Amino acid sequence: MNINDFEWKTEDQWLELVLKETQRQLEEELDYKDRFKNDALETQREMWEELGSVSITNGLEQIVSFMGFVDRMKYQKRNHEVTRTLQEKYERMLKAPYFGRIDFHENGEEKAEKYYIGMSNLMNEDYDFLIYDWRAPVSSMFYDYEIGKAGYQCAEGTIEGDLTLKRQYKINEGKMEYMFDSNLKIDDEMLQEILGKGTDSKMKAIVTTIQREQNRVIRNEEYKNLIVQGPAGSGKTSIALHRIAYLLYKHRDKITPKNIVIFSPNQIFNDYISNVLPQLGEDNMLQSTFKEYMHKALGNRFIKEDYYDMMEFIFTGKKSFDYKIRIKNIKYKSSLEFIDVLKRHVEKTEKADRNFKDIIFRDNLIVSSKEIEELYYKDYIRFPLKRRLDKIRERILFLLKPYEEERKNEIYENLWDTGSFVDEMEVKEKAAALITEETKYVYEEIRRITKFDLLDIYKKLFKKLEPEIKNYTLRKLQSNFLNYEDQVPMLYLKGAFGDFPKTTEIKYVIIDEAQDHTPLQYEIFYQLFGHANITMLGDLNQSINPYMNVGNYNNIAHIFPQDNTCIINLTKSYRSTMEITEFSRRILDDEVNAQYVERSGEKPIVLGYSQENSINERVLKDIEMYKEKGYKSIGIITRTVKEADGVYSFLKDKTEVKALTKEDDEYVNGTLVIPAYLAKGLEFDVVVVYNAGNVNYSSEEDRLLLYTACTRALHILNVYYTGCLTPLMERIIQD
Ligand SMILES: Nc1ncnc2c1ncn2[C@@H]1O[C@H](COP(=O)(O)OP(=O)(O)OP(=O)(O)O)[C@@H](O)[C@H]1O
Repeated sequence: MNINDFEWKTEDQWLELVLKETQRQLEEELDYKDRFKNDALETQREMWEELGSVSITNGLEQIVSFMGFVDRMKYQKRNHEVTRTLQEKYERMLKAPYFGRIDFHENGEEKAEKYYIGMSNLMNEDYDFLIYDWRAPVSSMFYDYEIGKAGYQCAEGTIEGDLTLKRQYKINEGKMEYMFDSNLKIDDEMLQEILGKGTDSKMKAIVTTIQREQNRVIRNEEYKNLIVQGPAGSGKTSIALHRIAYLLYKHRDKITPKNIVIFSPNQIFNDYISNVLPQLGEDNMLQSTFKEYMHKALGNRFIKEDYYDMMEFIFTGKKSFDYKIRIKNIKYKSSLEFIDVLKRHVEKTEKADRNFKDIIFRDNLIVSSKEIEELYYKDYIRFPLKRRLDKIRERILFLLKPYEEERKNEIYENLWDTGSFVDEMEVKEKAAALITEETKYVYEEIRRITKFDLLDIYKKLFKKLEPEIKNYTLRKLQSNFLNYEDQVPMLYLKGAFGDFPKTTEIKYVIIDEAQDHTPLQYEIFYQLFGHANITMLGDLNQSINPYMNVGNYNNIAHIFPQDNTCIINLTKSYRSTMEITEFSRRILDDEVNAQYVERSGEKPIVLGYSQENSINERVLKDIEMYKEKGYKSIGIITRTVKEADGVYSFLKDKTEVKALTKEDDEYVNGTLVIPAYLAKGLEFDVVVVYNAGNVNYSSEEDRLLLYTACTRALHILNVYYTGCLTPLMERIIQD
């Protein structure tokens, strides 16, 4: 819809007014900032003056005075931080104070009100809102409605009325570049422009073009737990991060970023997403990976295999002698059947006879076996095993203490009476040594009956399992090396027996790439964070590990209370051009049902070569050509680390390229060689799928990995192979 000159002028005037007000508030903040800085310097000066002459006689007084200075400095530091955050906010706003406007005629009111929507609220001195934060209740209409009937939820209830105008702005460095009225969705022009651009850095905020189905997830607080399924590029990670920003805004007096944790696939990904929240004016939440948490929780007793080493084994270990048996183990230990086995084992272990004995110290009955049984099976029954045993130990030690003290004094007196000592310290030490010796057997007994040995418990589980699983597992466990597939059940047992640290400070948990966690891992998430709100976002078609994945969301439905949990399906993809999306979807066996933004680009290229070296040469040419065309990020996606190392060796002296092959590598921009399973979640302007021959991608199990690799591309997708093309792409070629 055209905007007439009068409207343009009015809008220009509004922008000028907003910028003026922002500038005024910025200057005010800078003033405060200077004042706080000077105050802090003054406090420091005063402190040195006053404490400069420290003397022993007035020591206590000086400590009190010192503490006073420390408190003052802490206060000044806090104020300084607040002003710094506000300064950054105003500086951001001076560049682009708002991006949207809605005119809303509330039922019962005389006329429509204008609402300008931006990254943050801005009020003038009369407390009138000049700009509404995109997370404010009224702003939701910008994302949810077209012109016509509209409404929003707020503290007062549902507000209804008519949306009479919806306008979008592109303001750059404080200048209005363009504006347009959109009667339809926020799709169209602005979205096209944003998606058409190249990507040259980490992930970016999408606040100006959030789509309605995405907004439903971002603001959803109806359910405690959300499971969000969406195709590649549908914005799941973006949604997760905007949801965090929304929650931090909505509950700003109750939660801080420290109350939110996001579990993502690896550190590369954590690094890749780390700019979004700061762009939205918020500090980053806690970031972790399941592996990181698990390795910390299992401690240093074992050598623990990394997730990606297991992946590499799955993809490259076919020739190793124990490949089949290990895969069988991985499958079994990730199965629903094994969860039942584990649960039964927990029950059995808790009920097992622990052979409690009377605790006696020098003929005194400290506590009888009967009493211990009473504690174990009755009084403390509500506690999980480990906590129960800890409580029993505390109780026995408490009862033992007076006897121990009495005996220690007796020994001490006796030693003095011998007359062979002159030094009191010497007697005390000797008495302590004797009492340690005398109580040794009691402590040993206490240790025996309250012993909690996770490895032992885990080993016992296999006693009655089929020989192939049992023998392989026990052999591995003997070497003190934990395969990844054994770490997860051990962690589960640890949790089930109450040996997890408290996590109550975590109020919201986000699990990204949710398809790559097994049902057992979800049991663990629930053990850890059952009290919190959990949002899980994933794409079943991107399960990169053929054996360890969620399989189907029904497999975890029973873990989360049904009336508190909702599954939401996203339907549209945003990342890739139509051609790439169509191409990638055809790799899947499903009926092709692609919804995407209508952005057209080059058709993906599929080319066969006689040998790998020819592919390398071609890749090198591609890199130079696409760089010249202005593409900033190029991903050479291999199947394995081994393959990535090979291509990297070829390229590294010929062009500027980096290899990301370890999960804790730092994300970098530019041209990357990366295995597919590490590239998940990332995106590139240009993707080269390196050697999609029938040797590399041979079986059904590779289908989703190949799909994941192809869907990383925004604009260009080239697939090269040696030998015959993978049968997984045959359908595309035939068509
Ligand atoms: N509403 C939107 N407006 C603009 N860009 C968007 C929007 N939604 C998603 N995108 C862009 O689409 C791309 C994919 O988003 P994102 O990585 O969040 O999707 P995803 O579903 O997590 O992808 P995948 O599962 O394939 O890793 C990103 O470049 C993101 O900025």
